[in-house]
Formats: sequence, structure tokens, C-alpha cells
Amino acid sequence: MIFYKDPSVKYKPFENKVKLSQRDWPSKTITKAPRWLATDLRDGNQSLPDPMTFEEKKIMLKKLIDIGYKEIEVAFPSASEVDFTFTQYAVQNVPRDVAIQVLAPCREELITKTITALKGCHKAIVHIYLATSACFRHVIFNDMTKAESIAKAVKCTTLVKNLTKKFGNDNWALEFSPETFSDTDPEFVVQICNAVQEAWGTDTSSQPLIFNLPATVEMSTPNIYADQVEYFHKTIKNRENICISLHPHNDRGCAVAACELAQMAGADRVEGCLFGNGERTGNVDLVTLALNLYTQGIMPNLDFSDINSIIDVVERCNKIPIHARHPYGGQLVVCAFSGSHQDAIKKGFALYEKEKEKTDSSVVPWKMPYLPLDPQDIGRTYEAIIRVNSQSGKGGSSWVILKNLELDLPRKLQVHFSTKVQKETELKARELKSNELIELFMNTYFVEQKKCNYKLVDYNIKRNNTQNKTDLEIKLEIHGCVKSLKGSGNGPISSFINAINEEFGTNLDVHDYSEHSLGKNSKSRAVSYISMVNHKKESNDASVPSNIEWGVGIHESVTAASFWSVISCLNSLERDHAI
Ligand SMILES: CC(=O)SCCNC(=O)CCNC(=O)[C@H](O)C(C)(C)COP(=O)(O)OP(=O)(O)OC[C@H]1O[C@@H](n2cnc3c(N)ncnc32)[C@H](O)[C@@H]1OP(=O)(O)O
Ligand SMILES: CC(C)C(=O)C(=O)O
Repeated sequence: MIFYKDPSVKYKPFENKVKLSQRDWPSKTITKAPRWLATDLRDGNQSLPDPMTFEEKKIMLKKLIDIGYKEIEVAFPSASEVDFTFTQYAVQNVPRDVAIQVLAPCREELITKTITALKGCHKAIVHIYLATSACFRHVIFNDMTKAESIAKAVKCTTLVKNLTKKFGNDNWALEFSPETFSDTDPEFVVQICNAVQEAWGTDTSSQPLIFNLPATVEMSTPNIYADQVEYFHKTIKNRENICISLHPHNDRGCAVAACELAQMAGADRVEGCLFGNGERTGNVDLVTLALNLYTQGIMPNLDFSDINSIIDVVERCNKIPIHARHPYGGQLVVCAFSGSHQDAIKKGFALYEKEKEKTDSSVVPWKMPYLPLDPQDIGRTYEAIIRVNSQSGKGGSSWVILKNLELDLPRKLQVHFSTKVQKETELKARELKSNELIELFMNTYFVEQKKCNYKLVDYNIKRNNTQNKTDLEIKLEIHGCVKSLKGSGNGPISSFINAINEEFGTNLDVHDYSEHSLGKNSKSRAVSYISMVNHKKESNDASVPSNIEWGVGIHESVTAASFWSVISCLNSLERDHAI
């Protein structure tokens, strides 16, 4: 047995809680986007089984710039030849308003190498880190004292300052990360950062010194991280001249929440990766954070309007697929399979379209059951939202037909078609793709005229005013031979059905009829839906009587469309051996 019955023997509750006399973040809301730093090319890259090649790094960098990131950590230049030369490539190629950030540990020879790679950079952020937690100082640095840690941080800061004077310009900034911030004694973090600030110089109003506060490993609930950040925000010297940055990891699955609460606690900047790539469970997910803001009506200053192209680059460069359930980006997150969800979404869209028609404004507030974001805003089509399997109801398949064929099926036909779909999904034991559903619909109701054994050739309608009747003469092609039928009734449809009953010995009656136009211009076609009771066939199911035949007809003329809908029924009757 390795799973302890009492885990408290092996694992201790998180202890590094800050004692805040007053906690402000719970009553705050986020009202603007933070400064963003994308670290896909550094923290993301260092976590990959196969780090990005030079070419892949170029593709990723371009995408990050296209999305709108103005601060990009491009490499760990002292790590590898690729990282070093890629930093030089970025220096030469990024737009002048994009800051290039690079990371080095607090090791002097590595800092020197790192800054060499930045030579000529217009806008740079030199990022250095030193682990400050008791655990790391004990395990990695052989019981390094707090005073020794401060001395190391100060020495490295001074080195960066001197090298920046030599190789850099006023646009170069320093970022210091007390690595393992969230597991470090909060007072010590402030102490070491104040020392770094003093070494760097306090006149930092042009390029604020960045203090990056990582949850290097996420170890507590998000509220505790927020408390730690609020404490730092309230106690660091010269708060107005420094930028507080967040760098949450996702070990407990709460990175996004922690990051949002910590912004409420006073942070200005966020470091993370697209779709949460990064060490172990990843860095905080920049896509989720940005789109969370967007769905609150806050412009994230990043462009995710073509999310599929971003997914494509991320999957290609990281060589890791985005999970189908990943917030916003996953293939399945804007899909509904279940009947009641589909019903709600279908009704929601119908109402939304009506609202749009009523208003002059091009945008209508989004209130859609089950969909927190309009899929079109991230470049996803509505067609992909509703997908049909055995858990779906009539709403799903009729939505697919509506979206693809513009056929707004009457409710009873939706029910009729849904029974056919249900049988097919159970038979195939899988989802039916849109093209399969369309094919099933077309074949079930003989919508494609060239596939019909019974076809309309010509007709002539005469009004018989003395008898208050309509006389119809109609020519049908039946299995390639043209035949003339005659019938009389209250209108063209009943005349046609009377002619059929006479000819084929059937006993059909109109049960339901409706029509609408297809398309919005004057040359639009009409679609007719007819259901007929076949009195010669026994019905044994009250909800979908088997003696009901449905037909669908499409034509430029409404009358011809109605005749084609009856003919569609005739084809079904023949298939069912009823004629
Ligand atoms: C939380 C983060 O994401 S931090 C960023 C982590 N990213 C990376 O590590 C990716 C790139 N890293 C690398 O390519 C390499 O680790 C390098 C080039 C940085 C260093 O390589 P090496 O010199 O071979 O060291 P290595 O990685 O094996 O181990 C770290 C050594 O640095 C020491 N070290 C770590 N930080 C410091 C520091 N601030 N000061 C002095 N020594 C340090 C460790 O104690 C260890 O020393 P030891 O070998 O005497 O035990
Ligand atoms: C270097 C720091 C910022 C880091 O990557 C981490 O702590 O996760």
C-alpha cells in the first residue's frame, strides 16, 4: 500500500500564509488588461521534450507579435547555441515597440553571456532570478543564509547595471524574480527586493524595475497567493516606481484563478504561455486570461480572433496537442451534443437573430445559454457548435439542417427526422457528421429530385367556379415513363392527392402543411413541407405515428414546391412498399 490512509503523516498543510491586517483584494474587480509577457519561447520551451528548433522559434515569435504581445521572453541565452543565436535574431527582427526579455540565473558568467546576446537591442528586459525559499536555499544552495542571498542578488543586479550601461540604452530594464516567491517568507522577499532596488537605483520612472513574483510551484489555494501579492504591493518601497509581475504555475490547477485574484491584489503584469504550456502542469494560460477579460467586456489588447491559426502554431512548435476541453481553444468547447443544451442554444440563437433585426446597432449584448463567448469572435463557425450523436434531440439535427440547407423544419418534421437520426447514431454507435446528417435528410425525404423514381413533369390547374373546385391535370414521370393523372379538390394539393389515391389505390390525407421561402432575394425559392396520413398503414407509436409520411419539396414556384413535397411522399411510399 503506497497511498497513505492518513496523508497528514507525509504531507503538511501550506504554512507560508501572510498575516494581513486588512485584506483589500476580495472587494476589487479587474477593470483593465495587465501588461503581458509571453514566455512561450523560454519557460514554455524549456519544458518541452523536444525544444523548439530555430525555425520553430521564428514561427512562434511571429505569432506572438501578431497576437499583440509587446513583451516577449525569447530565450535563456546561456542555455544553448539555439537560444543564444535566436536572441540575436530577435534583436535584429522584432518591431521597435516590442521588448525582448531574456532570462539568466544569478550567476555572473551566465549574466555576462546573456547580455552579450542582447547587444544592439532597442528595447530589452534583462531578467535574473534567484531562489529565495528556505527549502531551495537549504536543498540547492547548501544552506545559503538570507544575508548571502541578498548579497548575491545585489552583486548580480550591479553587474546587470554595469553591463547595461556599456551595451544597452535607456530602454533596457531589469526584472528580478525571487524564484519560489510563494514559498518564501514574505518579509524576506520584500527585504531582498528592496536591496535589489537600491542596487539598481531608485530613479526608475522611465523603465520601471520589474519584480516578478513566481508561484514557481503552485502550493496553496489562490487566495493565499493573492494575500502574498497584496502584502508585497503594500510593503515594497517606491511602489509607484516599480512594476509587480505575476508568474503563476498550475500544479494545483488554479493558476488562472490565482493570477486573477493576484491582479485584484495589486499586480500590474502577467507572465505566462499560450494555452498554458510550461514546466510540469504549465505556466498560467494567457489565452484563458485574455478571453476571460474579453467576456467581461474588457479589451485584453491581444487578438485571438483567429484562434485556430494560433492553435496550429502552438501545436506545431510545441509538438503537444491542445486538449479538446481546453478553455476557449479546445475543439469541443463550443460544441453541444446533448439534446437539452442544443435546444437552448438553438432557441438562444433564434432570439439573438431577432434582437439583431430589431436594433440599429451592429452589436447586440451576448446572452446565450451555455456559450459564454460568441464563437465567431474567435473565428469559429456556428456550424461547429451543435453536433449530433445518440444524446442529441430533435433540436440538434434540425439546427444542422437549418444552418446547411436553410430549411426551417416544422416541429413535427423535426420529431420525425430525429427518430431516423437516433436509429442511425445507435446503429453506427458514433456521432453523425454534418454531411452525413444532410445526406440522411436528403435521402429520407427525397429532396434531390434527380434521385427520385417519381418526378413532376408538368401540370395544369383550372378553377371550376360552378362547383367551387380546383381541377388538376398533372404529368408525372414514374420510373422513366410519363403518366398523366387527373384529380379535383378544394385546392391544388387536395386535387393532386385525390388523383394519387385514384391512381394508386391509396388512402392518403393531408395532415400538416407549411412553407417558407429560401434565401432573402426576390429570386428565392420556396420550400414546402407536407405530412400525410396513410390510412392503409397501422400506427403503433403515438409520438411518431408510422402511418405519417413526410415530404419536402423545393422549387421557384410555391405550387410546384408543394407538388414536389407530395411527390417526395410518393417516393417514400414506394420505398415502404405502400404503393
Ligand atoms: C524556475 C525556472 O524556470 S528557472 C529557469 C530554468 N531554466 C533552465 O534551467 C534552462 C536552461 N538551463 C541550462 O541550460 C543550464 O541549467 C545552465 C546553462 C543554466 C546551467 O548549467 P550547469 O552549469 O551545467 O548547471 P546545472 O543546470 O547542472 O545545475 C545547476 C547548478 O547551478 C547552481 N546554481 C543554480 N543557481 C545558482 C546561483 N544563483 N548561483 C550559483 N549557482 C547556482 C546549482 O547549485 C547547481 O550547482 P552544482 O552543479 O554545483 O550543484
Ligand atoms: C525564473 C522564474 C520566473 C520562473 O520561471 C519560475 O519561478 O517559474
